[in-house]
Amino acid sequence: MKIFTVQQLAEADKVTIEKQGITSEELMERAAGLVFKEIHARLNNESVPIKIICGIGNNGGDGLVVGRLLIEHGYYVSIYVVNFTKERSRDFLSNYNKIKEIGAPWPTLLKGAEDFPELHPKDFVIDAIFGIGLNRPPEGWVADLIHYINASGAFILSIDMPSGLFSTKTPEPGDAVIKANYTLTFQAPKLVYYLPKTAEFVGNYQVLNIGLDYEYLAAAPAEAQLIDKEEAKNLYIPRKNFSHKGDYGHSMIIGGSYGKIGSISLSAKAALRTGAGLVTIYSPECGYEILQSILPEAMVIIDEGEKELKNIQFEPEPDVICFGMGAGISAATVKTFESLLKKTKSPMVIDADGLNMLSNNKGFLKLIPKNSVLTPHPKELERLLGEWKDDFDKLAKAKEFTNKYEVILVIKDAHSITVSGDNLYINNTGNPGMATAGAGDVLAGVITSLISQKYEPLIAAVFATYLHGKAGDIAASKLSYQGMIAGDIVDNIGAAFLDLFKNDDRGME
Ligand SMILES: NC(=O)C1=CN([C@@H]2O[C@H](COP(=O)(O)OP(=O)(O)OC[C@H]3O[C@@H](n4cnc5c(N)ncnc54)[C@H](O)[C@@H]3O)[C@@H](O)[C@H]2O)[C@@H](O)CC1
Ligand SMILES: Nc1ncnc2c1ncn2[C@@H]1O[C@H](COP(=O)(O)OP(=O)(O)O)[C@@H](O)[C@H]1O
Ligand SMILES: [K+]
Repeated sequence: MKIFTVQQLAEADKVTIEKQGITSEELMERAAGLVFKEIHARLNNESVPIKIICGIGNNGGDGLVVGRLLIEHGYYVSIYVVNFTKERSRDFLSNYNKIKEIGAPWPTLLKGAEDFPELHPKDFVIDAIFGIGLNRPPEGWVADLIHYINASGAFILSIDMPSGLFSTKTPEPGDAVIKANYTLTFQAPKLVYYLPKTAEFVGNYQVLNIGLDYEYLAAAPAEAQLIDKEEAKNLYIPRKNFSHKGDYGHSMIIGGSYGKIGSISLSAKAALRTGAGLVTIYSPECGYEILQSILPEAMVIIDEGEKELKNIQFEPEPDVICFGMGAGISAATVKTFESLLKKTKSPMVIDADGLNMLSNNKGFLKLIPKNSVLTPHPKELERLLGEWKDDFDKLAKAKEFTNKYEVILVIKDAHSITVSGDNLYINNTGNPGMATAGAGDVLAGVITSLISQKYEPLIAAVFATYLHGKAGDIAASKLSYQGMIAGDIVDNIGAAFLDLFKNDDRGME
């Protein structure tokens, strides 16, 4: 699903009104009507007190429409207008008058802290103060009102955006931003729904398709792509009946050190479970017996170093090399990594200590084969890019980095983001159970395996991140967030593939 900028959405709004021959008021009625429908379906005529807090722009207009429809359906509704200025939007005003027309009590005007409504934990608050038109941080008593609503303990449903949340900026601590339990948003999710410092304000969310002009949206370049099952399914390459292991490539997993051999076994097992034809693990000598015993499907080559990698040498050349898990950063390992970078021509996957070595030796960056995939978690990313001001600055720096070194970055997080040049792919699978040792090693193995099966490195990164998260979701559904470990993610990669085609006649062929 495409994620658009606020400017693009405003433009889509205009185009829609023109092409569909409707008024902006009719579009508001359509959009807010869908919000009403969702609320009505959930509340099912329950007699919960509903308090709608409206601003004076179109977000407030949406709040008024929802209020009118709820009143008409017999709900117990109080409407408040945050009356911080006289400059009300046209569609706000016409819907303000319509409240009078249905004979409902006139909305209460709030002019300062003394007017704040009583709010109780059992109330259902609809936040329609600011939407995507926010142009400065809320101040004074309006900011106080937002803090007051947050502190009430009421269930908060935000329309379009939690009020006070910008679409291109992360809030500073203490800023006035509604902390929604649920957000109903129009047409497309916003980038801030997926970033670590902003997602917490959004709560759970749902996208309502308000029928904005399809042609405009299809042609508009996306700010980012959200990767869900539909998108992931399109990336899948079917396996041919008359194929053999040679068709699915040879993955080589290089890493490990004394006490950290488990990491490479996880990556290798993940590569096998993702369908690589052949997997070789290249390990320090101390890993030999362990690896041969726990993973009979993999071949093992040992380094001359007993406890760490010292002189990486192998034959024949694999299709793709994954480097770094558990490797440590001793001087000898750094040196042999440098020679590996110099002699490798095809795209690599670089994770964990491989990334730390790149950060400690910035001169190595230009040696990375083009189109390689780097998979940092937030700390590794910071070592690689330097500090960032906020999530937006982080993404800007990541884009610059991938442009400069012609590589692909997978920024691992709750919603991992694959960055390639100016393109962002936001993953929508995964869960907090994956915050467990070795989960990242598994991802590195899945990406490597897909590259060995001739997926383009960018596609491999995006698809692997989806499958990895989905495998984690399936594992969590059986074992709980707490009970799952990285090996369970590996064990459910197959189920993640099968899930792609559930409820779909096409099947895996
Ligand atoms: N774009 C779309 O697809 C649609 C948008 N609609 C609604 O329209 C909203 C956007 O409406 P608007 O552009 O009128 O903007 P909002 O209603 O989000 O805007 C805020 C209004 O308050 C002012 N303002 C902004 N920040 C302020 C601050 N910190 N303190 C005081 N005043 C501030 C602005 O000048 C503007 O007048 C959307 O979020 C959505 O709810 C829907 O009605 C219909 C479809
Ligand atoms: N809260 C979460 N929600 C979704 N995915 C998560 C969450 N926490 C971690 N993950 C995923 O788990 C993996 C953890 O990787 P990493 O931190 O490198 O672990 P390790 O170094 O132990 O292997 C990443 O792919 C990350 O996206
Ligand atoms: K809002």
